[in-house]
Amino acid sequence: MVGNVVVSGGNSARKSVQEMSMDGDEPPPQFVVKQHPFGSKQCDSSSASTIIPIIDVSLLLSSEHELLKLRSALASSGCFLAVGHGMSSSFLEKVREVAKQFYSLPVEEKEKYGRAPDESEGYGPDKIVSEKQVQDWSYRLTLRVFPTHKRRLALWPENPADFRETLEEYSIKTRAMMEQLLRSMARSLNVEEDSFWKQFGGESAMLQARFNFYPRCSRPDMVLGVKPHTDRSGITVLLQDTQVEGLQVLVHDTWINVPSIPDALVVNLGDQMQIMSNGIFKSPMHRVLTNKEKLRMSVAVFNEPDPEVEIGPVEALIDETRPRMYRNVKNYGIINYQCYQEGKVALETVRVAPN
Ligand SMILES: O=C(O)CCC(=O)C(=O)O
Ligand SMILES: [Fe+2]
Repeated sequence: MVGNVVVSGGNSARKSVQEMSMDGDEPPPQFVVKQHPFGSKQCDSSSASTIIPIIDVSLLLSSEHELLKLRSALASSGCFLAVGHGMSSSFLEKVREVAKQFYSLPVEEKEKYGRAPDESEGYGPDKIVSEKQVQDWSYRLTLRVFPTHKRRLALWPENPADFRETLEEYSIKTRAMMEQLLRSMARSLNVEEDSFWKQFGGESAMLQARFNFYPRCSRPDMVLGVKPHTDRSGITVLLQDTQVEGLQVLVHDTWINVPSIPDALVVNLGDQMQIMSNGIFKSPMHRVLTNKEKLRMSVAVFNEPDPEVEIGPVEALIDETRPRMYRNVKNYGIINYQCYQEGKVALETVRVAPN
């Protein structure tokens, strides 16, 4: 079966998250979040809109004000809500719809696309890589979309029938928005416009889509949908559920709710952009809460350079007042994932020790 293998109370009852969710079970100990080192205060929703601003992507070329807003959001919370991205409400709804239809399929049908134990692509719960790993109350369908020759089409659902073409179209549009954002981010820091875009390899960058499903959970006070982490990507673009919120970002030791605004896409900066911007832009720690009443879903798209390509801080962003903060690094994704599962901060492992 696809679900996590759970041995509860010393007997051999094995249940997946989906089964436990349907039966309303008390989550077993390996799902329970212990006292966490990150974040001690809960959010105050009234301040969320100033901390996580709405940015109109279509204005970034023409409006200095919008560009400054972008720079300031990325240098503080590392997160904003993007509008003016050119994707229609009905198209975004279609993306949500194919995701929901896939998740509603019988377990045996979804298992056809199941993630193999040593792989990262496919459907299922997260890979267990550490004994310390606290398990998440979620399933993910992870698929690499670009470069096209690295697609593993056997893992791309054929049901619903328009899943594949919808994912393809959504990825092309999201990649175009990412390019616009990377160029704007460079302009906002007064460096060459393609400084970031080029490091990702331009059109040959990797793009990965992840459909996240969070079944209902009887103990939202003790269990997370995704535990605190920073993304390994350069940029993450997230299509949220319109009905159920749950994403929180950590800003100054306080967890802030990211609101779900119709047609707005959440943009989270990832670790590789924090590295390339020499620490000017922040990759926010974030987490997902569970919900007692409702299933939640989201679709995240991540960009990354080819793992063999070395990335590092843009030279023009290094000087005496801001010395190099990170060493150059290849295959950062693996470092990030291992640290995440062990509850460590991945960026610390590539930080240059101050003189
Ligand atoms: O579901 C969400 O809102 C966020 C998911 C997330 O952080 C991730 O997939 O990296
Ligand atoms: Fe994330």
